[in-house]
Amino acid sequence: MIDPKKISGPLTQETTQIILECISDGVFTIDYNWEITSFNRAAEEITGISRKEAIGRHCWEVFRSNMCEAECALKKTMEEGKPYVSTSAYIIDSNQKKIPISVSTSLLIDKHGEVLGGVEIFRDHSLVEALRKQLSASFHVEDIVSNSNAMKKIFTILPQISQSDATVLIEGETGTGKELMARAIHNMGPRKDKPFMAINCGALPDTLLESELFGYKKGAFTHAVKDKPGKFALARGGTVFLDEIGDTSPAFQVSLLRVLQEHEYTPLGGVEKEETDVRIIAATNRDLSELMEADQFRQDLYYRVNVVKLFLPPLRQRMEDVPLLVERFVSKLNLRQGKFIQGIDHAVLASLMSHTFPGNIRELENIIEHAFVLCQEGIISCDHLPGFLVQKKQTPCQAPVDDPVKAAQINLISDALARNNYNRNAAAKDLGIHKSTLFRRIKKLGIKL
Ligand SMILES: Nc1ncnc2c1ncn2[C@@H]1O[C@H](COP(=O)(O)OP(=O)(O)OP(=O)(O)O)[C@@H](O)[C@H]1O
Repeated sequence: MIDPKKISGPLTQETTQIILECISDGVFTIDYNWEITSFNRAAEEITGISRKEAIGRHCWEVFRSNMCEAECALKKTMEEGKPYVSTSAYIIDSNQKKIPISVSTSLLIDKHGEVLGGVEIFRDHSLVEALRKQLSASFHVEDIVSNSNAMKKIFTILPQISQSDATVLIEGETGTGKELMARAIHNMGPRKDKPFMAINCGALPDTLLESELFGYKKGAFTHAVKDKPGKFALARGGTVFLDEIGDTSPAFQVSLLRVLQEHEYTPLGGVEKEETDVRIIAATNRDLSELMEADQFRQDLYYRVNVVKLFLPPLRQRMEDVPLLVERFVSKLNLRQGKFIQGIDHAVLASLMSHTFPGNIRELENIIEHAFVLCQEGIISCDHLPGFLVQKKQTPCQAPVDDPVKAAQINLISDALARNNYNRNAAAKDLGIHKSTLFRRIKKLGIKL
């Protein structure tokens, strides 16, 4: 019970403490060494980390936010001495769950005007975000936006896939949103409150990959001074996302097959098997069935992994998504950088529409980020685009065009034809359209072969 006398008089340290404990915003303070000096109750609730664990640790070890590396709000405040507000950050809580937050920071100054460190106040936006997504559910699933038919078909079956425990294989070129899709499946299903753990299998040698996934026992190797749980143990009840599964070695494939078949694994240096109940979602940018036929991927593992398969088409096969994605990235960056960029102009859209995006959606996102560096206000124009887009011969940014959409279609088809040695069947396949549609468009647009 709070003594009303304590909060009515002048603010003592004790009353300040009571107020801090009562508010629903997370608040923590740091000293000049970036070590946490106080951590209120709401901060404990939002991050899932207790005050005892937090105090004395570096803020980035506790407050794991997407802003930590590049755009730390506290760092800006400490450097510039100004308060800073960001509305589109997120943190990863102790259950590895992504929590959308808004953040404001300022200097911590004592009554003599001396700077003691910094203070960060953050608000959990999970509910607002969930409501916002519900309202705009038509072409959005979680963070995925799309207008294309192929993606809409996936959106329709996603609720059933999310509710089941079946292993999912997501195929698609690099940057097509495979990890985003895996997160959406996890977040829409009954495991959403449990951890989602991602690992890039192609990037690690076998022993490291196995120790990351299965953990190790004390003494398993020279530096193994104590037991360390792997991702399968940490993700208990949740989902493990195995990216680049097509790049794994035959030896690792055997270990993985055992997990999928028997739901158990042995940590490195251990003798006893451990059970696992995680759901597995795998992804690859290669064609797994081709790898299997070439004896580079085990057949038995292929059938275990390929229970439900989703194919994410490359961006060049869903160019209708470009304007929607641009809009999405512009508003995301506006929020993150506190800018008010209104969008892109006609010539930029035409230029983007005539590009083939080998890096897919990630490449488009990078192009918009690049433009944001150069464009301070107003509308993004060709001057703000990266050189490789502007220097392309006959891009709509260089040649004046009457109808930018028509010019973009001509460019897209001409590029696909050139890429495929003017083989129209191959170009149609590349563009993801039927060959008769391609023939019709070539005629209609007057493209010379
Ligand atoms: N449909 C989409 N809507 C909005 N953003 C998207 C969409 N698809 C992908 N992105 C964004 O594009 C970037 C790349 O996505 P992601 O990492 O999921 O691709 P990936 O296929 O897993 O890539 P890789 O094969 O290289 O691992 C991310 O920043 C993601 O947020």
